[in-house]
Amino acid sequence: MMTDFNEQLQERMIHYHTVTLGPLTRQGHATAEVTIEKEAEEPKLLHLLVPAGLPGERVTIAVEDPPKPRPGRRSRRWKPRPPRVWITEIHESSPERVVAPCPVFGTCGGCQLQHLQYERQLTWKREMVEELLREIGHFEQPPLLEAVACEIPWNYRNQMRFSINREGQPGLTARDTRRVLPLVSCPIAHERINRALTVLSQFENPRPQVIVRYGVGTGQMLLQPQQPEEVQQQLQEAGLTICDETMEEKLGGKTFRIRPSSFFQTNTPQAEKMVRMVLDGLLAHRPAEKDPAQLTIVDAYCGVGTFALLMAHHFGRIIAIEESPSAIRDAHWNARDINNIEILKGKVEDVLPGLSAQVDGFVIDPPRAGCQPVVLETLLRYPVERVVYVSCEPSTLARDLDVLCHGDETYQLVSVQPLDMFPQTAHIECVAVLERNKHENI
Ligand SMILES: C[S@@+](CC[C@H](N)C(=O)[O-])C[C@H]1O[C@@H](n2cnc3c(N)ncnc32)[C@H](O)[C@@H]1O
Repeated sequence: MMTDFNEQLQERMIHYHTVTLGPLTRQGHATAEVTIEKEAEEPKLLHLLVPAGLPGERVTIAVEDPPKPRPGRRSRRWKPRPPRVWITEIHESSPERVVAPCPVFGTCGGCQLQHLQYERQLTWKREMVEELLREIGHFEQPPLLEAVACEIPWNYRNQMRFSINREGQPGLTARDTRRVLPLVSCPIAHERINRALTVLSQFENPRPQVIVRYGVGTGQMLLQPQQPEEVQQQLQEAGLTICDETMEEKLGGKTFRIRPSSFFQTNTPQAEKMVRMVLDGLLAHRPAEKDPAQLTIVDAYCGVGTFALLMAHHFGRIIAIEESPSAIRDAHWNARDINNIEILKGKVEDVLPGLSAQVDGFVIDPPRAGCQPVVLETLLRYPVERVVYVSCEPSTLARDLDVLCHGDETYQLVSVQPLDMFPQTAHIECVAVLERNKHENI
């Protein structure tokens, strides 16, 4: 049995192929096709994903045989993972290629696009959204705006989750594995977070991870788990202001308290623009006879109350809905001096169908999975003047817009605005504005 297993290990070889790379997938990897020929086996055509490659490039790739299950230990849950692929040589590079500044780019699972000119990252993201709106959303000519750039597309992340390896070193995990790549700096993390990471890397940290958050507008930093005395001291000596259980961040002129497990937008300068877009989306083209101070707006998936707080002085009443207990606690604290925000705890899909208030507009900012069908059904059953849909996953955005705008055509899609919250990565954020179709009466 042992001999068989050793034979299998030896069989897991690396094959080299010289190929011309195809288009980038939605995950930001280039594609390639190769034929694997083995003795006494039919030739096999493999469709591969090639990280850190660009369309049209002529490259040599290494393709590792995927692992096979150990004999006698085949689990029903075992699934072969796609073969690991990496570029070993670039023969003809794309004119859009730039030098990726990060030494672990291509291996690390964090960034996918550091090697692509930033301008091209933006057009690629717009193209992806357009494709998804056409294919999944069934919009023939989606009203898609140009992607809004991040002025400084580096060192923008105000929070990082670092994994800790067996030796206690912090880092990020290698793509498709749990292997930790120890790091003292990451080019998309805020400079203050990198300062903290440099300090942490001098100590043996407890597994499995450490979360570092930084308030760009306040200068406050929060680490979870809380650090021992000697680490805290070094962090302070590095010029960092460390908070205990909560920290604050500023956005749109307001201060938000945030606990470690509450969601908050990760790119503060882009979030400022996003808040403006949400407000404009609700206020623009409003029929003149309606005074915003008379309107009720629902902020669904409200987090710590980000949009709710910033909308509160424009509208008469805000109803905010959120399921996370820690975000709800923060939202209550953040709205403590504002008397026209009502915060409801629960899942949007449970709370919304039973809401008896007369609602005029919606802001929905769900997680990547998008909205549950019952949320969309409720929006169709009780159509409102305007919906602003903030999305961090354009495929689920396209799916949900298809439901809201097609079928009985309750809403019309006014605009979809890609906004680059996550430069150097394949993640795409969009703000979509929907208007109730004129023939729909409440
Ligand atoms: C993308 S975040 C948006 C938060 C907020 N709008 C902001 O900009 O800070 C999504 C939020 O929805 C919450 N959430 C996820 N699923 C939910 C559900 N089914 N019902 C209510 N809230 C949910 C999460 O806890 C998270 O706070």
